[in-house]
Formats: sequence, C-alpha cells, structure tokens
Amino acid sequence: MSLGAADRIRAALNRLAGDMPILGIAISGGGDSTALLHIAADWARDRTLMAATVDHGLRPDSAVEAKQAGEAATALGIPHVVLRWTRETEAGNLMAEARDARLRLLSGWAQRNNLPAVLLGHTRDDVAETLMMRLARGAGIDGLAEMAEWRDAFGLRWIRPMLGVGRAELREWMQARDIGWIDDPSNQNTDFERVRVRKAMADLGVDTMALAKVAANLSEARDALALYAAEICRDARATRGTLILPRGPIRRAPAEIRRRIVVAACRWITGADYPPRRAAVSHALNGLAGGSRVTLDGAMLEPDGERLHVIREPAAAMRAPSVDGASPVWDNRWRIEGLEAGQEVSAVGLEDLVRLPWRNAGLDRDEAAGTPAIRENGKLVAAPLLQAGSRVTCLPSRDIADFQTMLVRH
Ligand SMILES: Nc1ncnc2c1ncn2[C@@H]1O[C@H](COP(=O)(O)OP(=O)(O)OP(=O)(O)O)[C@@H](O)[C@H]1O
Repeated sequence: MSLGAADRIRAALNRLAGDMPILGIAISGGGDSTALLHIAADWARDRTLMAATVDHGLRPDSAVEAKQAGEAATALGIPHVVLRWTRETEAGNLMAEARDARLRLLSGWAQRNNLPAVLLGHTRDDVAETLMMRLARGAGIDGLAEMAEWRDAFGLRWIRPMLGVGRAELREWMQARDIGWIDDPSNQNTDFERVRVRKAMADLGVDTMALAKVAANLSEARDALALYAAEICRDARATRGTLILPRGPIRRAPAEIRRRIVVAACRWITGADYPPRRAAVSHALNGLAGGSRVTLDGAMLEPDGERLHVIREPAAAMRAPSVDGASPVWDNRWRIEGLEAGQEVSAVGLEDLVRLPWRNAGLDRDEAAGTPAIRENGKLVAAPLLQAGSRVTCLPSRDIADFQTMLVRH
C-alpha cells in the first residue's frame, strides 16, 4: 500500500514533469511536502531539484521550522532557500493573503533560478476539504471540480503530483522509513475554516476518496461544458487587445455557458490569476442580458449589434503601475518593444488624449484613454496604438488561441 503511494507519485511526476531537467519544490516542512521532497529527490536522479520554504513570520517558531525544512532538503543534496514574507496590512483574510504572498515569493524565486515549474504537496485530502469548503459557499461547477494537476499562475507552472494520494498513506510511508516532519500547530487551530472542515469530516466519517471522486466527476462535466463554450466562441477574434465575441450565440446559450465565456473573456483581458467572483459575474450577465455595457474585475463588456466587445476597463488601465524598459510588460497585457532609457509606459489618460488623433484608431474615447502611452520625464512622447509611426511597438501579450485555452482550462 505505501509503496503504491510512492509509485503513483513517481508516475505523476513522469507525466507532468518528465521532460524538465530542472525543477523547484515548495516545502513547508509539514508531512505532505516532506513526503514529496523524499519521493521527488529519489525520482529526480540526474535532474536538478531546488527547494524553497516561505517563512510567513506568523508564529514565533516559523523561522526555526523553515530552517529545519531546509536541513531536510540539504541532507538529500537539494539546495534550499528561505523566503521571508512581511505582511503589509492587518486587514483582510490572513490565510488567503498568506497563500498569495507565498505563491508570489515562490514564483519570484523560480524565475530568478530559471525553474520552469514548482512542485506542490497537495493531496487527495486537500481536494476533499476544498470541495467541502466550496460546497458551503455555494460554488459552481468550476469551484467544485477537482484541483488541476498543473496550473499556470503568477507567471509559473505549478505541479501537484500527489492529488491521487491520501495524507494518511503518506504518513505511513514516512513512518516506515523513519522520516520525520513538523506538525504545524496551525493545523489544530479551529479559527481556520480548513481545520474545522477537516475535523467535521473526521467526525462524520466522510470518505475523502468518495469526495475526491465527486470532484473528478465534476471535472468531467466542466470539461464537457468548456467544449460547448469553445464551440460557441469559435468565431471569436482578437484585435489590438480587444476581444470580439459573437453576441447572438452567447445570448442563446444556457446560463452556465454564458458565465464561462464571460469569465474567460474577463481573464483574457486582465490576465488575472483568479476568476471574478460568482456574484459579480451574475450581475454582469444580467446587465448584458438587458443590453447594457458592464464592467467586471477590470474588464468592460460592451454589446455592439451582433457582437460583444470586451476591452480593458479604462479606469483599471489608468491605475496600472508604469513600467520601464527593464520589465516591459505593461498592465499585464501589453508587451512593449523599443523603449529607450528614461522612457516609461503608462495609460494615455483623458488629459493627453485631447492632443492625439485617437478617433482614427477606431476606438471610443475611454478605450483610447486606456491604451499605452510612452512618456519621458512625465511628458508624452508617443501613443503607439493611436498614432502611426511610433518607434515603440505594443504587442498584446495574449492572442485568440489563449482565449480558447482559457475557455477550456481555468
Ligand atoms: N510555508 C511554505 N513554504 C513553502 N511551500 C509551502 C508552504 N506552505 C505550503 N507550501 C506548499 O503548498 C502545499 C500545500 O499547502 P498547504 O497549506 O495545504 O500545506 P500544508 O498543509 O502545510 O502541507 P504540508 O503538510 O506539506 O505542510 C504544500 O504541500 C507545500 O508544497
């Protein structure tokens, strides 16, 4: 039984990362990622594996634990670093913020080390607990479907090779080999929803295998719906950062399909790592059904005859931080080429727009104000999408194929 668990993980590693000569692994020092560390170290052989631990600094022992996690990695010949997080505000959902910060820190580390992907130690128990938590929140099919074995987010591929294995199996496997791990006291803290859900599931005798099966069944349903949505959008087009969708077929499609299309369109525009909230999507769909222009999480959807135009919400573009030649992707959607030293990219804005021939660009006023502008010492030098002849080019960082992929894969 325990050998079976390691074999299944190795098979998943072959399937998901078999062609990667170098790979990262995120270890907390807890049981799941410690098991993954050992199994991946053995699997890696002539591949290079690098490990990192995020010290959230939320408990007095966290630094010591991060160091211990590192010792486990270096004992296996795997280089390890500790990445420290400092929380900026006290407001908001601590767990969600910590997870986001963790993914960002890990992604930065992976990019600095040219790692194409990072392994995470989620297990079948995580799948079951997530399903229960989302059920309680009234999630839709996507929220309830199983976690993906891989996902691209925060500029990186995340691989979860242990989704088919239970936490208890892993602990058995480690005990049989005398491998120790750190029991995080937060895993007993009932202030956290996941801990309460875990306890409730144990009390009710809920079988994680059955719940994981429900999640897998819903994934199949999701995939079928995704193909339906992709079929409806087969004539979708992308031009200069605007997505143009067929309005009639979308209007006639069932609500679940409309929802999926709107979510993918919004994420295509914003490049966001998470989909917009369900209630916000419902609100946007109601507006669209009434023929109105709506905004959703930084995207703007505008009915135009038989077409639905999806653009960047101008106010969101104006809030996007400016970038220079060192990191030439602006607003998470424009790749800027040809910037000179001292030049920066930010939105054109309404003030500078009046001096530009924006009407020739076939955009409306708000849309034009949200396009990239090149400035030097705060002074407008060029607005490449609105004027011909600029030496700087702005290329959309996503094309129509990316939209089709987003429809099928969330
Ligand atoms: N502080 C951390 N530093 C690095 N990676 C982490 C950290 N916390 C979690 N991870 C990664 O994310 C995965 C899932 O996170 P989750 O919060 O479910 O972890 P966990 O319950 O602490 O798991 P584990 O038993 O491995 O500690 C972990 O298995 C690990 O790969």
